[in-house]
Amino acid sequence: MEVTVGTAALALALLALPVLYERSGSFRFFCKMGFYNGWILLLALVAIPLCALRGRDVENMKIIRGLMQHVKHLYGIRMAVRGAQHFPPRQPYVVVSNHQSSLDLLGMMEVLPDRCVPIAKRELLYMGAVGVVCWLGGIIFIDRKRTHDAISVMAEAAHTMLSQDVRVWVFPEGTRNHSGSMLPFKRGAFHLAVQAQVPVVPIVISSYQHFYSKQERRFTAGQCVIQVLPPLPTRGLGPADVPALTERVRAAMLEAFEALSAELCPTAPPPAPQ
Ligand SMILES: CCCCCCCCCCCCCCC(=O)SCCNC(=O)CCNC(=O)[C@H](O)C(C)(C)COP(=O)(O)OP(=O)(O)OC[C@H]1O[C@@H](n2cnc3c(N)ncnc32)[C@H](O)[C@@H]1OP(=O)(O)O
Ligand SMILES: CCCCCCCC/C=C\CCCCCCCC(=O)OC[C@@H](O)COP(=O)(O)O
Repeated sequence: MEVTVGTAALALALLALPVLYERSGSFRFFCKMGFYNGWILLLALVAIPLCALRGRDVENMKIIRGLMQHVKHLYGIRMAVRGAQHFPPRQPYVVVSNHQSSLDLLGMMEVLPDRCVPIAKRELLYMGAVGVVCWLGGIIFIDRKRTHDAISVMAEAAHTMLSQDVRVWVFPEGTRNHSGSMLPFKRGAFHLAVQAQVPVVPIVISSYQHFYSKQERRFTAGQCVIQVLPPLPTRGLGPADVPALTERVRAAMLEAFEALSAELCPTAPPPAPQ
């Protein structure tokens, strides 16, 4: 008898889920984000044996990129890349891009150049299969609570870039930012570029505000533009030039971000100044 009541209650709850999904925006949001994380975890399980054949190697980022590229279709996100001709063809460089949400992975995987690895917070290493894949892909981990260690890891990255022909992707805001604008930039990426004497390639991922908002628990289909801006050379620059370089890149990115916001979500109110 107890089993029958339990089964009936479970069946009723399962039947209610589609209704809840239809009626509650918040429930839909959590389902979609839960599926996003779960799906990535599953993809990571697929990626592990494929990447393990090579061991820890930046070439594994091609496998990760290939496995991730369909995810946008599951969410009806149309992505357009502009300015891809700005990627320097055959040399190391530092990519810097804005960081709004974990959805940035989709934009990143859309344009990730060959032999390019992100710099990530070390907490990602502890995300089970995702952490293992990040390690196998050669992702560079930093401990944001230990500035000195983070700086040494980045100095080492400058050598690796040159000796192993590697490109590095940095989110200079240093954390996710849902404000609809950009936080002040930290200078690590620019020190890295100057130390290695390689160009900085700024990439702007357009605002998600018109289809995704964590605060409002809203996640619909939508359009996203990934704009690659002209590279800035660093040859001849030294540490004293880093602050000006940082501000120059941020100003160019903010201008492009605001232009894209005006184009893609013209009715949205402008974000509060940072
Ligand atoms: C198949 C499915 C599998 C799916 C798997 C998917 C995998 C994809 C993974 C994608 C990963 C994306 C992860 C994104 C992140 O984790 S973002 C967070 C981590 N990234 C960053 O934080 C980068 C930006 N941060 C910096 O650049 C910081 O400057 C940092 C180096 C971290 C230090 O930060 P902090 O402790 O806050 O110190 P300050 O920024 O205040 O810097 C202190 C002074 O040091 C100077 N400085 C900084 N860097 C350097 C350097 N490299 N060399 C020399 N000096 C440096 C800095 O300028 C400050 O001095 P001044 O104030 O300017 O005098
Ligand atoms: C054994 C433990 C198992 C844990 C399982 C966790 C499962 C998580 C599964 C998938 C996560 C996919 C998302 C990958 C990470 C996306 C990159 C990202 O956005 O990192 C955030 C970082 O930039 C800044 O962090 P903060 O905004 O400062 O915070």
